[in-house]
Amino acid sequence: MTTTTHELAIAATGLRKSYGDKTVLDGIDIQVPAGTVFSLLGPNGAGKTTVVNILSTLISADGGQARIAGHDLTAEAQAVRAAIGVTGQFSAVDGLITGEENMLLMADLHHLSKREGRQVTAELLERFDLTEAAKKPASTYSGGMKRRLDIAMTLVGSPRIIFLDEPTTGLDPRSRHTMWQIIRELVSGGTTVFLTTQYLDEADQLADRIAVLNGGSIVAEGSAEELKRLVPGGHVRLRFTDPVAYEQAATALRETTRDDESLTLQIPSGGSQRELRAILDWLDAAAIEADELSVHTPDLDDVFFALTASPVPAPSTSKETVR
Ligand SMILES: Nc1ncnc2c1ncn2[C@@H]1O[C@H](COP(=O)(O)OP(=O)(O)OP(=O)(O)O)[C@@H](O)[C@H]1O
Repeated sequence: MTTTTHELAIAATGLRKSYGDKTVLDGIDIQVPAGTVFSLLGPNGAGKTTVVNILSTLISADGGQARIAGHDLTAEAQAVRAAIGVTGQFSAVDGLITGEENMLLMADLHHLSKREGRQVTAELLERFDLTEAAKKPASTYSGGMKRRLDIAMTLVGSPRIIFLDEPTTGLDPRSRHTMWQIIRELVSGGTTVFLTTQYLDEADQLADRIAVLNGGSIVAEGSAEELKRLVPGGHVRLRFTDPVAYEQAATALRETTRDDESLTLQIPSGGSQRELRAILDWLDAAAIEADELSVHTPDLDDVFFALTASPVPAPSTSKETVR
C-alpha cells in the first residue's frame, strides 16, 4: 500500500534531540495515516514526551523534519498548532475554577463567540458525563473526571490530530476503560490520535500501529499482531492438583517446562487448533487428566521485554544517574 504525504496526519523523518551530550532521539521516523491511532511505547525516560513536545511545537528538534496535518512543523508552526490538541502529563485543568469555567476559558482562547462557547461547553460536558459536576471546582474532581475534562477542553478547538501523553496513567480500571472508549469514539469521528503509553495492553487495545522507542531509536514498528510475531513464547499450560498425575504427565510429555511448586507444565505451542488437538489426544491416550488447560500466546509484554532488554547506555551526564 502506498501512502502519499497528504494522507499522513504526521510525517516525521530523522528527528534528533540531545540534551548536552545525552542523545535522546537519534534520528527517528514516524508516519501516522490520518484517522488512525499510533502508539509510541517505551520505558521511562525513552524520550516519548520529547517526541510529543517536538511534534506539538512546544520544543524544537535539533535535526529532522516533520509535517503535521500537511503543515511544516517549523515554517508553519501556527497552522500546526491550529490543527492539533495536546493532553499531556501536566493537565491544563485549573482546579480553582469549575469544570464549566475551564471549558469557557478554552472557548475564549479559541475566539469562539459567547454563544458558541456556551453551546460547545454544554455539548462536551454532556458528552464526557460532566454535566452534573459542571458547577463544582475542578479540584474536587476524581482523577478520571479531571482527565475527561482535560480531553473535553482539548476538543473545544476541534483538533484533527490529538496527542495524548500517557492518558490513563494513575487511573483506576473503570476510568481507564472509559478513557479507551472516548479515544475509540474520537477515532471513529475521524480524529487522528498519537498516544504514548507505558501500558502495553492499552496500545494493544487501541493502536493501529505501535512503535517501540528505546535507546534513542525506534527498535520495532508494526501492528500489535505483527509485533507479537517477533517473539517466541506461545505455550500451553497444564495445571494439576494431583501430584501423581502431574508426575506422570511430566515424565510422559516431552519438551515441557516444569513448575513443581504449582504443579504446572508448559508445552511450547503456537496455539493452533491442530497443536491443541495433538496435546489433548496425547493426554487422553495416556489417560492423564489435567485440572486446567490454558493457551498463552505472546503478548506485547513479551515483545517489549525482548526489544528493550539490552540496557540503554546511560551516560554519566544523565540527570537520573545517582552517585
Ligand atoms: N529539559 C531537559 N534537559 C535535560 N534532559 C532532559 C530534558 N528533558 C528531558 N530530558 C531527558 O531526556 C530523556 C527523555 O525524556 P522524556 O520525558 O521524553 O522521556 P519519556 O519517554 O517521556 O519518559 P517518561 O515515561 O518517564 O515520561 C530523559 O532521560 C530525560 O531525563
